[in-house]
Amino acid sequence: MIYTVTLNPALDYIVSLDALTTGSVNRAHTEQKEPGGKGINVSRMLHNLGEQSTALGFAGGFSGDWLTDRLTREGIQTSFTPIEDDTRINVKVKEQNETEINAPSPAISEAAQAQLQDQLSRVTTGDTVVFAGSVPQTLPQNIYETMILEAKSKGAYICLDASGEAFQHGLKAVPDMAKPNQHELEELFNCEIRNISDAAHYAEKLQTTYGINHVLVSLAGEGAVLVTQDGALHARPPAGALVNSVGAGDSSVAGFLAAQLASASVHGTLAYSVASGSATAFSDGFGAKADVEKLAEEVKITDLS
Ligand SMILES: Nc1ncnc2c1ncn2[C@@H]1O[C@H](COP(=O)(O)OP(=O)(O)OP(=O)(O)O)[C@@H](O)[C@H]1O
Ligand SMILES: O=P(O)(O)OC[C@@]1(O)O[C@H](CO)[C@@H](O)[C@@H]1O
Repeated sequence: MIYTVTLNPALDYIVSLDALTTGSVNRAHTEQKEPGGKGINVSRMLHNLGEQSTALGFAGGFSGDWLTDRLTREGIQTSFTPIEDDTRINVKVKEQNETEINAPSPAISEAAQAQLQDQLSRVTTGDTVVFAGSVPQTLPQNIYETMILEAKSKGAYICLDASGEAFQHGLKAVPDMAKPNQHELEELFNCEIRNISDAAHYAEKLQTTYGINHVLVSLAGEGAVLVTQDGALHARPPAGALVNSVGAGDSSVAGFLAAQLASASVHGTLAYSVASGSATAFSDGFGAKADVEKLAEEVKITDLS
């Protein structure tokens, strides 16, 4: 089973406008509510790709109930730990640019934390656990490290997609796969990434510093770099019109895992991952499997080693 862990889920509230003017009343053309949070997005894209997963994390209040109900109706299995406060609402404003306002997290009690920890102690060999997104302020910032060590000790394959302090702590537990985006990698090494070769250099640094098997660095319109012990590859994405970037990175994680489950080669896994990110970037919502398969044929892979 694939488990996705979203410690800080969200109801994503997406509005579109012609232009956003600060300091005045803006009227949206459209509004949309979507289940959000990085692990939940991985589950939604896995579902599109025909893979079953169970979404874990904390959910509470009217927004938590809405989120759980929506996911269940979509056919996604959930086993959220209940909390008292409302799940946060994140606002995504789409105009010429995309502006995101991510809300702070609700409080998580020690009892709720222990309940999730207990779920993780029951994973087993052959399972995959994806830890993705921010860590609520009321939880210890090294919680990913603790949770990854627990799930790893049971033999699960671990994937980590986080940022800042939470990412740094999680890396210490040596996940099997890490998926920073360009900004997260720059933040980790306090560096500037100006091109593909810089991205490969710092991805290699991440791979060797922590001993992580697969480092996938997503680079938005520039595709992604994958570094393993065997070297570095760059995948150039297919051309297309950007419709939505929310969840594109999470879709590339889902594509990576789905390809690995299908025992694809390293090249095939990278192509499928980038195609999954691009299919979502080119769609209103998450990319469809048929689009991913078509786009994967257009991804251009270059060996950087
Ligand atoms: N403009 C684009 N054209 C083609 N593909 C894109 C574009 N933007 C994103 N993608 C695809 O999506 C993948 C992930 O993009 P990105 O690096 O923006 O992820 P991210 O920052 O983790 O996103 P998020 O946190 O919103 O999920 C890229 O590797 C690429 O495959
Ligand atoms: O605040 P975090 O946890 O870092 O990110 C949360 C979030 O921006 O990530 C997803 C896109 O990747 C959205 O669905 C969600 O709102």
